[in-house]
Amino acid sequence: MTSYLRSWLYSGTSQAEPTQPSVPTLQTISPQASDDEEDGEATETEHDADLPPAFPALNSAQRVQNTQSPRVLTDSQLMPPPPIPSLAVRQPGVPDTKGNSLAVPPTTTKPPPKPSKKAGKVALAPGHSPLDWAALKSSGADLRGVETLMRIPPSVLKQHNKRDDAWSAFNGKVYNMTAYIPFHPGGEKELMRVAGRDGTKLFASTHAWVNVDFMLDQCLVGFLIPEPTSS
Ligand code: HEM
Repeated sequence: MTSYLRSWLYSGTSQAEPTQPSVPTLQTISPQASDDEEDGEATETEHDADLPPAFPALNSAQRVQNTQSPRVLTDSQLMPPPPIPSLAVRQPGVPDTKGNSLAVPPTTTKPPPKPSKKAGKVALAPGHSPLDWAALKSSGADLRGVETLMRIPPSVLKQHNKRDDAWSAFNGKVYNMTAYIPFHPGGEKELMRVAGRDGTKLFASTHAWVNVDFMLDQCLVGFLIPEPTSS
């Protein structure tokens, strides 16, 4: 048995190319006990009987691969290290190349803007919120103060310029604003600026987004017409 293996092993290595080891094919070798006895090598067989088989097998692919030395990468072939994150190198108060710094934002160091003298929203009295106005509108209360819609010339409109009788025209429609005055978010004073006259321009320059036709629909009293000529 041993002589058989030895002859097989040596004949295999002598034929193989040392620089290009070919992957050997695996073979199944069945023991032939009767052959050993016939060759007269009984003592040698008894001596090798306790030897474990070679592992990996002598003709295994692992043994062929291990003959090659591992490939070592050069410095230029290695993966470059990641760049240092910019946040880590930033100093408080010192701007980086992009002008970013950890300084306190300039907006917090500026004094707050002075309150504008322009008219703004006013505090409405309790019970005069936009929702309260909506409730009053839909309550069925008479907010017009007139029996029918009328054609209203500027001279007639002019007569309704008091706090308790305030009419104004917006986009050709005349509204009785009296009931709305305490509900106006911009205050009574601002609203009274257009009492008794056409307020279209001032209204549009103040808050063009407000839908006056919806807000005062229950206050409509008529339509603005040109002053009739006396002839
Ligand atoms: C009868 C017609 C008018 C109605 C229905 C009306 C309605 C409103 C509404 C709903 C707001 C709140 C707007 C918002 O929160 O964005 C407002 C604000 C205001 N309104 Fe009028 N308005 C009328 C006429 C006028 C007029 C003629 C003036 C005169 C300048 C005026 C001056 C203002 C001002 C100054 C504010 C506050 C703006 C602000 O700071 O937000 N409004 N009005």
